[in-house]
Amino acid sequence: MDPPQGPRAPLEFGGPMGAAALMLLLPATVFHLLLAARSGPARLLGPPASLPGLEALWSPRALLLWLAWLGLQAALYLLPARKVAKGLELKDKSRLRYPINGFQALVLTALLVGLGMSAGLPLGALPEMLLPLAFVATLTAFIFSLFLYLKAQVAPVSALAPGGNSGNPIYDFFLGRELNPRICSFDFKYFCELRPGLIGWVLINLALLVKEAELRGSPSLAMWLVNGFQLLYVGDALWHEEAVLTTMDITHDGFGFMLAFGDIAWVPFTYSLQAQFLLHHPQPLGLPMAAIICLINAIGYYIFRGANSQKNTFRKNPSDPRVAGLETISTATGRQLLVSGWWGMVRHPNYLGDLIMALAWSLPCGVSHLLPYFYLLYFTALLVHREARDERQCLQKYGLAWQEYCRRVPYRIMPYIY
Ligand SMILES: NC(=O)C1=CN([C@@H]2O[C@H](COP(=O)(O)OP(=O)(O)OC[C@H]3O[C@@H](n4cnc5c(N)ncnc54)[C@H](OP(=O)(O)O)[C@@H]3O)[C@@H](O)[C@H]2O)C=CC1
Ligand SMILES: CC(C)=CCC[C@@H](C)[C@H]1CC=C2C3=C(CC[C@@]21C)[C@@]1(C)CC[C@H](O)C(C)(C)[C@@H]1CC3
Repeated sequence: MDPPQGPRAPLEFGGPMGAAALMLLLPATVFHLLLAARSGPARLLGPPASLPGLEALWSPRALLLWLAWLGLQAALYLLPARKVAKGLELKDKSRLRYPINGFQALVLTALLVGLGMSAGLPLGALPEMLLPLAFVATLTAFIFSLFLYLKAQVAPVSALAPGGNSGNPIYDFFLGRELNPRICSFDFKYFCELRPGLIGWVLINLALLVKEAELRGSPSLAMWLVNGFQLLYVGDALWHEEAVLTTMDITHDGFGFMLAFGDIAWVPFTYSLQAQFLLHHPQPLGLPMAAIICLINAIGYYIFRGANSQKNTFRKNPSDPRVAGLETISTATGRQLLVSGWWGMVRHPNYLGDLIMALAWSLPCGVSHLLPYFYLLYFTALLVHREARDERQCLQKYGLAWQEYCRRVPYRIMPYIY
């Protein structure tokens, strides 16, 4: 049985009131974190030392820089791709085509930045512009979401997402009405999910590293680790770009404020929090501790990549020799569920690996402050909520087979704990 859709779909995130609250709370959190990271006490909880005036938020230079960044990433997206992948089948039985050139965009961006720096581009000045840049990114997210909302008014019903079409404008604006909004072959959601925000995140990290070198002679070991770990994560996402086509965001969620703001403002400005913190609050880190942190990151990455690759390989071709020997449960849809390997350990092994990496990203910042652990706390909440959403959808999709899977693999994310 198909789950209820459109106005009958159950409301998520606390309905319109929850959506309205989140649209205020999420941008406020970005600014709070940016201010807290540069303040002396660096408190996660409690008011910031001082509130910035409009002159600290609004800068035409930041606007120009931001638009140039979006333009550059859009141009790189449009370059010829080594491969064009097909997405999952849509309601109208069609399959959209997506360019696989995200890693190429990362490398070309790195080359351009490297060239720019050797020609005198002051990358170390970027950290000073984070506040106005976050402000224009937030404004862009609101304006862009309005455009997406209006665009959905003229989209065919088959192009709408299962949620996000409740009829309540605030809720629908937040969740997103259209599943895959496009102009010609330019797919806005796919572009935003992996390019300006994710690549922007590692560029901000690099700028913080450069600034630290300018201030203190050389970057600290802690700053190197945070930059290295997060570059690995972003590089991995772009290298395995095709895998994003089967995530919930692409296949299920509409494109509205939540994802637009998340992709272009939340990710670059809050995911770089550890590096921001380290610039203003240098932390000593010895080699033995650094080695232990590297090991934790490596374990997390091994689980994250192993689990995601195993599922992607299996979904693409269940008879692939790498997954053909795994135990499965058959479902009424004709699809199978893995019940051994990574997916026999817990029901979301990829989340477990991601959370272990999140811990490794905060540890270089020491244990004197809670602020650099914000990502770990937020991410735990996000994944627990996401896991519950996914379980609901899987129960609707697979019914008894899903219940059997839950019986055989009782833990959700953490073996013997959760
Ligand atoms: N850094 C960040 O901010 C974020 C990172 N992530 C990461 O993104 C990645 C993707 O996450 P997400 O899209 O949430 O979910 P998953 O990649 O875990 O996909 C869930 C889907 O996998 C399929 N599935 C579930 N169990 C099985 C099984 N036993 N065998 C085969 N297929 C199964 C089901 O879809 P179907 O059966 O239809 O194939 C289910 O809907 C994760 O690694 C996550 O950690 C996610 C959110 C934010
Ligand atoms: C609080 C808030 C604004 C929520 C929006 C959530 C988004 C920030 C995240 C939803 C799913 C995401 C994914 C990634 C980044 C964060 C968002 C956009 C991701 C691109 C990170 C890199 C991974 O390897 C990934 C490709 C698997 C991942 C996909 C999901």
